[in-house]
Amino acid sequence: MTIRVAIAGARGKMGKEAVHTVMNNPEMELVSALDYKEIGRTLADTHLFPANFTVPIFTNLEELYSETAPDVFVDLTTPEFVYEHTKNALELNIRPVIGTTGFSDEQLDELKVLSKNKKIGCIIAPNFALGAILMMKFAEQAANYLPDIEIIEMHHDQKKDAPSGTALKTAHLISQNRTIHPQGHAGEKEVLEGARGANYDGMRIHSVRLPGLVAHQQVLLGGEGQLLTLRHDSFNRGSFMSGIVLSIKTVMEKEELIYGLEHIID
Ligand SMILES: NC(=O)C1=CN([C@@H]2O[C@H](COP(=O)(O)OP(=O)(O)OC[C@H]3O[C@@H](n4cnc5c(N)ncnc54)[C@H](OP(=O)(O)O)[C@@H]3O)[C@@H](O)[C@H]2O)C=CC1
Ligand SMILES: O=C(O)C1=N[C@H](C(=O)O)C[C@H](O)C1
Repeated sequence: MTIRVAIAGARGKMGKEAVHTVMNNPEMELVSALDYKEIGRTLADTHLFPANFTVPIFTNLEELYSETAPDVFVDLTTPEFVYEHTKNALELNIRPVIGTTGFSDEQLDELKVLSKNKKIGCIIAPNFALGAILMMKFAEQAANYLPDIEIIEMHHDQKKDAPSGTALKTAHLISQNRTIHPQGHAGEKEVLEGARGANYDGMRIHSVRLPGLVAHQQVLLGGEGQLLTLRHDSFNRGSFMSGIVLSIKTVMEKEELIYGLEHIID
């Protein structure tokens, strides 16, 4: 069976790459795109894609659904819109595959309930790159032995959310086994606000934004006289595409929300 896919955010850095990935996959058909601006009737009209990319663009998800009936809705947009998109897709019985970051814990909990009640699969993946998933899993394991941890995430300067979804997910995974405790000197004082980074159960998260970067993260785990550094680099957005393909195929078989690709890779 061919999987019918719709993409939101097709004009963006990730979206453009995902459009080509789905178009080139023989097991999938890109049936529509969702935008919030009137940018043309089809992807070809935007001049960002070849003339034969006659995939229709909609600005309304219900209309997109009634005219193109996608099985899967891929979202690569922005933190402002992604919760609404995911909720609306589930309500229309379209399976969401979400790469957009910036969900609150409350939003994730609500979507988990909705997905379960509707028995509609949903995958929310803060990072689609296999190497990044491994970095997070190794960090979770290493934290059992070295629980003093600082995360440094480094991204391009067009990124809207901080800290990154990957850094938050890493901290969340680690926190499941790490006893909450403050790090650094008990009497430390920030001379410049923010110098010690964000505080997640005592772990510190530092967000670097610079032109030239794509997506990079280091997890530093300190112990007496030693430091373990786990690092992952995405040098281009092709690094995320195999995770998107895996998620589109896997979400077809699920009936609940899965948060993180670590739950679906063997
Ligand atoms: N999970 C993962 O592995 C990865 C996740 N990401 C995440 O994916 C998201 C997109 O990243 P990236 O491609 O770099 O960002 P871009 O800003 O390049 O792309 C986002 C696109 O979405 C469009 N857009 C905004 N709002 C809507 C909407 N309501 N409906 C449809 N389209 C909309 C934007 O249009 P306009 O600019 O005109 O507003 C833009 O073209 C981010 O949240 C990022 O963190 C990124 C890389 C990997
Ligand atoms: O905005 C990005 O670029 C990325 N966002 C995701 C995140 O917030 O972790 C995934 C990856 O790091 C790239």
